[in-house]
Amino acid sequence: MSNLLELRNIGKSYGDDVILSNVWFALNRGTAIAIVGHSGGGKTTLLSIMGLLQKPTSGQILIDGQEIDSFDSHRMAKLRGQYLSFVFQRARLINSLTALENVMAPSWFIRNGEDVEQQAKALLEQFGLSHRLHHKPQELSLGQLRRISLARALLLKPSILLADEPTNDLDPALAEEVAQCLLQARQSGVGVVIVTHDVGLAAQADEIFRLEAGTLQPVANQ
Ligand SMILES: Nc1ncnc2c1ncn2[C@@H]1O[C@H](COP(=O)(O)OP(=O)(O)OP(=O)(O)O)[C@@H](O)[C@H]1O
Repeated sequence: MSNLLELRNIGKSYGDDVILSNVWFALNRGTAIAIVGHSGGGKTTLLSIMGLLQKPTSGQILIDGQEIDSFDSHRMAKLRGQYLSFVFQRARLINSLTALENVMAPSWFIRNGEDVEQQAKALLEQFGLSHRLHHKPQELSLGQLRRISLARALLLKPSILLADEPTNDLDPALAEEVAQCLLQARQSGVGVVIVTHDVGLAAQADEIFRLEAGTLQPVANQ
């Protein structure tokens, strides 16, 4: 079986500024990989390349064995919708919608005919938010917003979940709650990539890599 996501010798430069070079990476089903590294080292850039939001300067990206070099923007968008989901640092929820509506919104159109509402409720319950279904974003805590954004991403049933600093700005107890929700996704075969400064979260991943001088180096997980 092919890897869910594979990067082969990826390079990325902005003008003369080399951000990534010789990056090799493979993500399998049901595993979580953490990427750590100093601020400004290129972690978000790497995540956006994995998420097909940005093109590398050189190298190849394979999604489920499909090399995407020759894909036009339409095919790329289709592939992104089919395989990928994102959790950003800022939850980016719609203020006029409730928690439940926010979780359902992107899936409503894509997962036509399925019982999206029941599944959204089940996810929110799993994440300890069944008492907040009808609250608006401004009535919710940062940790709750982060979990709602995670539920929204998972309702799309991605094969690959990309999370950028999912526990940033959360106190340790909330960070742990979000980490548990995120890592649970492995049980249904999702491959998870987490960019983080949170040592506790990284330690719970199956593998850890450090992005240093533009390349990924494996880190021994204690
Ligand atoms: N569109 C862009 N044009 C030019 N330079 C950019 C662009 N996007 C990012 N950079 C530069 O690339 C480098 C890596 O940025 P990136 O956001 O990927 O780092 P990071 O490791 O995620 O940092 P942090 O941990 O602080 O979020 C930085 O020096 C940044 O200024």
